Amino acid sequence: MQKKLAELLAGAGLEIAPAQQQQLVRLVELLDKWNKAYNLTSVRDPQQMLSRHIVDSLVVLPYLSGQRFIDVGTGPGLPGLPLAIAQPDKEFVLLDSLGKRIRFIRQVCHELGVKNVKAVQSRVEDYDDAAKFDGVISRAFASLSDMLEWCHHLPAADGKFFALKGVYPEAEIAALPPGFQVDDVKKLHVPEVEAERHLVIISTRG
Ligand SMILES: C[S@@+](CC[C@H](N)C(=O)[O-])C[C@H]1O[C@@H](n2cnc3c(N)ncnc32)[C@H](O)[C@@H]1O
Repeated sequence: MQKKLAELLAGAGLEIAPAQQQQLVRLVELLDKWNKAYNLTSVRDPQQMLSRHIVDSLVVLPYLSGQRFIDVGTGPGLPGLPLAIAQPDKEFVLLDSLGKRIRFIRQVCHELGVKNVKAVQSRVEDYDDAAKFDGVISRAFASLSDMLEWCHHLPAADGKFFALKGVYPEAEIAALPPGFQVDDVKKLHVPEVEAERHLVIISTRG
């Protein structure tokens, strides 16, 4: 599987150290192992998990800035776990309301020796942290307006929201609540994934 991952990463223009690639493969093996018991993902084929979960999470790397991130509605740690594994010097909070998904993330961090992740079981509306975040990240979580309503208290003053979306979310962008602006929309390329992928980057209006 590591050879396949290396090919996909090269196709996406991403450079990830061999030690981190090994951890990412191990993550896929654990997703596969626990998927039936924990119902973690509808993707059943580990080879497809490499493109649709691992590389799909990592293609946002060139656009993230800052040191401290929160992945809201992370499910089994997507995109937060691949991002944390690829950037061991940055801090990640991975948050989901479902306990079994958070238990899975804690188990993965224990088995893989991932030290820069804190897994939190909470509804995001009920969660706060004294230390604010440089980036609030989500994939397949909520509409942009719901994400901003539920997470507006989490970023630092110059922090940003990074929402991973499918087709260009024109209607969601048009319905953005007041006080927020779209800084950029990046079209993403994920090798072996046909579906359109976009990253919407949002900040608070000055
Ligand atoms: C469709 S899944 C996406 C999971 C993951 N981000 C991915 O891309 O595979 C949405 C996740 O958001 C979580 N979720 C939904 N509403 C939430 C809320 N208000 N607070 C925290 N988590 C929430 C659900 O439990 C679920 O795991």
